Amino acid sequence: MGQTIAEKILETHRIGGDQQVEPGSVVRAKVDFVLLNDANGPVAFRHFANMGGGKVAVPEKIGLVCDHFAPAPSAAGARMLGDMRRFARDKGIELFFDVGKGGIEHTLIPEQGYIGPGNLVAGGDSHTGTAGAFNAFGTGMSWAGMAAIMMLDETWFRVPESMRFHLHGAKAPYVTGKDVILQILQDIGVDGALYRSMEFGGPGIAEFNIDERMGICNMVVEAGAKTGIVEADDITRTWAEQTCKRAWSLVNADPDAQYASRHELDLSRMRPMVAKPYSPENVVSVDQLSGIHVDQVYMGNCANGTLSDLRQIASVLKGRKVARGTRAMIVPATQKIYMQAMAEGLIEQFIEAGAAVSTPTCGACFGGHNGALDDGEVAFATINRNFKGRGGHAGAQVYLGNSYVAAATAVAGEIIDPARL
Ligand SMILES: CC(C)[C@H](C(=O)O)[C@@H](O)C(=O)O
Ligand code: SF4
Repeated sequence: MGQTIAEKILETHRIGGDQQVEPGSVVRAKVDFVLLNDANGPVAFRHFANMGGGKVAVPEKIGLVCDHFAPAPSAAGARMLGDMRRFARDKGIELFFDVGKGGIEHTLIPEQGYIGPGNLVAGGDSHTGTAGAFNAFGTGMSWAGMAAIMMLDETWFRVPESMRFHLHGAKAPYVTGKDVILQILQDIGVDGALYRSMEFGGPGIAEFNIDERMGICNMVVEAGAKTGIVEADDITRTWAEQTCKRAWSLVNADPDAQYASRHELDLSRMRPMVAKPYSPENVVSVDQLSGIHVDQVYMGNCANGTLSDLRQIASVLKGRKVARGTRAMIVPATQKIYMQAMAEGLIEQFIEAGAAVSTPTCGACFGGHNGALDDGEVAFATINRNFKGRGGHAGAQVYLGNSYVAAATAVAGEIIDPARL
């Protein structure tokens, strides 16, 4: 019987067994990459010690990224970064990215060539599914589970059912990958893909570059998905040939693969979408919002701090100013992207427009630092969650949307369709 992308990737990584991998079966597997950050790493390290400690099985597979409390916003945050440094040093982990030496993990690790098509990636972070943009199976796991992988160099998966999202049509102006996943969240809700693999394919995929595919896969977990994977095409192949430092192989579903459900998205009929407080499923078209003053616009996170996002922001901000009464934060996802943006004159343009440009960090995305919100404030952000309290004070509200709408909102001081600026 035909297999989906997720089934194929789990089968190629399975340990033992000779039956074809099917949804619902449990397989032992070796992963290609183990990803931890300074929020989940310190807890995973304690689990590792409680399991007996000692050497990690395969140091080369482990990536440790300082991105949540980086740069350290407090003594407590400094301790977590210190835990990362000590574990990297003690266990001989070379792929350790400290403050100023990397960026946000889900953009950084693929950018550095350590995640590629056909890979199986386990991360302590819930947004590890972003790896699906690169035709990889990435998933967030428990932090004890991460410790066990570091100890044993294996883990287990219950093979998820797959859902197929067929994209077609030419994308309308100001529509991005973010709008695809927000449209799907409006359609299926935050529990619409529980423990499933969301597989994205069809001719419409070619409308999105690798950066924008990250925006799609970054939020599959907001629908409850185990993972999300974009089918491989020439864009995937070119990216992998130019970027990957480790083994990769393009993986696509069989024509007779079985899906729990199939969904169609006509990109030509789509509009920029916005998730209203307090849920990523509370989605409307940007046209349905007017007169909502915004105190802070936050542009950047692990999937929307890419060079494509910064160019989208610049295309709207060019020659304009951030509105009085509104603040704008722009956070390139990695140092490499920051440098590229500088070379293109985008950073200077952002500062001239009145935006604060930050060193790469998770920062205010999880309400930690670098732009947390006060009681009663309203924010528009290109992040992925807007639960109560997400951005800082529990009395603040966060709207989610794409980089074009964010930049237009910064200029207008209220949520607005970029076409109406
Ligand atoms: C802090 C961390 C546990 C969390 C996650 O894993 O999702 C964070 O990255 C987030 O985006 O909320
Ligand atoms: S940028 Fe935001 S969503 Fe991404 S890993 Fe950091 S806190 Fe989580």
